[in-house]
Amino acid sequence: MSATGNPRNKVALKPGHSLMDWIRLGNSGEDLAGTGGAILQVTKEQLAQHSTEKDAWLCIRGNVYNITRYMDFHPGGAEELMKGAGIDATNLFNKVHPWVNFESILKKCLVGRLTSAVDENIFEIPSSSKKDKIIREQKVSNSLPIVFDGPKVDWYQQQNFITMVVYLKELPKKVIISNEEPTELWIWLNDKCVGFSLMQSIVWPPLLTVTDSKIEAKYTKEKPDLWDDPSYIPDDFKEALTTIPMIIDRIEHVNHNVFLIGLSNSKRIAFHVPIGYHIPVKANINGTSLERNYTPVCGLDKKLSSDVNLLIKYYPDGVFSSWITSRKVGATVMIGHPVGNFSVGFLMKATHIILISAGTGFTPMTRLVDWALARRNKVLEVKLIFFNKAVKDIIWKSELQTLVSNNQRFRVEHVLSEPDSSWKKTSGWITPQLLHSYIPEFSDEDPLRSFFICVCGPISFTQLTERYLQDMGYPHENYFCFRG
Ligand code: HEM
Repeated sequence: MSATGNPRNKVALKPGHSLMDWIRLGNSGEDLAGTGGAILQVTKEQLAQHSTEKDAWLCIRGNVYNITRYMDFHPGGAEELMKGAGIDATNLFNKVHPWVNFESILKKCLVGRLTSAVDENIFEIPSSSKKDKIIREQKVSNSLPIVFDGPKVDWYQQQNFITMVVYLKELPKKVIISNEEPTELWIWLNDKCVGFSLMQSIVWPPLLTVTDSKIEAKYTKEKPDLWDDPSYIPDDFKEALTTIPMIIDRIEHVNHNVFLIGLSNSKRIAFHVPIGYHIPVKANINGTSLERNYTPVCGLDKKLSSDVNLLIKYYPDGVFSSWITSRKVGATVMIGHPVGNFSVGFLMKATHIILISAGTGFTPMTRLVDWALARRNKVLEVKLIFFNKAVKDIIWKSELQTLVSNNQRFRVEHVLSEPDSSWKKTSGWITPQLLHSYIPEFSDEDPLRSFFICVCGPISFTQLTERYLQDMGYPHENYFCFRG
């Protein structure tokens, strides 16, 4: 039903007013909030002054948005949206479509916070008319333990699902969720932890999404039902998980000496590996504890099925690589928490992303390519310069080719140091001349092009490349070298 009791009905949007067009407008640089970038404290009186179609603000869950430009993009039509203009429209919004991700859609329209931000709105229980949709939304942050002070936690449920949301200010370094006891849910966020007791069991694993503004974990309920509020487990600080057991569920050759090893969670533990982070894989080999870091990859043109996918090079005299590549499907390996100091935040302004890798230094680039190509309106070109010895050493050569064929914004330049006579493309080692042929000298005067460069390979390769980039004028803010 609409807010007025009419059957919910989407209106036909004018041409050029699709969600994609809205996202494009959001990325155009236009000041949609109309505040010149400032985040304001807004009183109820000020909010009420913006209640016309030509100048409309609206408040949802304490956030005030300028919805003037969104008016013609609203799938429910301007008339419906205007019902929330100038007021705290949380209840209205929750009655119609509490599942709509307003924070993301209206990100660029944020005017600020309502000064009397009445959190009771978050406790509001939407009308029961939508029994098969979301039935209630309840904020539980008031009862959060000190160990978890800071982030707000909300939850909402439908008959079949329950979703828990932790609101963030930046991308977290560590997110682990565990459900080893059927009705207990533990969330670790960086070094803090909180536990919840659930009314009944959930199906594992959750659908986990992590962005810089929130962690959202959607669980399917084992039995469809409406639950009482999950209650927070007081004071009971759960021992931090230092190692996570994983089962090898895939092991296959990618080329003559690189293996793809798929690991899946053996327990009810879900975690997130930030892009550019690696995970320590642990082993006890002949009584000696060893650990090696590997960067999880994503498939380039198709999704890989395991929870964590590693590309591991086998070295005949490498104790660890021989051990891991000779494991069998079904074997357990222990991994540690993701580690790293990279952040996709470094690349937010980049229109041109250049990835320079050598050998298995290719691994972090897989997720970077995936991330960058998804930023359709922002990233104009992604170029991988991939150094190897010979053709047989190139990891996923045909997959890379497929991605190039399917994506005009993606390019790959292969450079071989020991090619055979049939190789007609670039050969050699990294040199300033070679870099110049792929990347321009640094300039911050071109408003249309901003380059960011990521480098990963053996230490000598990375050091040399960094020196050449510095010689080309690239400041630290415009490149990142993965090390170790
Ligand atoms: C507070 C006043 C609002 C009212 C009364 C309202 C009303 C409606 C109605 C009646 C629909 C109908 C169509 C349907 O889903 O079948 C709709 C759809 C929609 N509205 Fe709103 N809306 C409001 C605010 C907003 C805001 C602030 C946003 C954006 C952040 C938004 C985003 C959407 C989206 C994305 C849909 C399509 C939903 C879907 O397909 O499930 N609405 N709205």
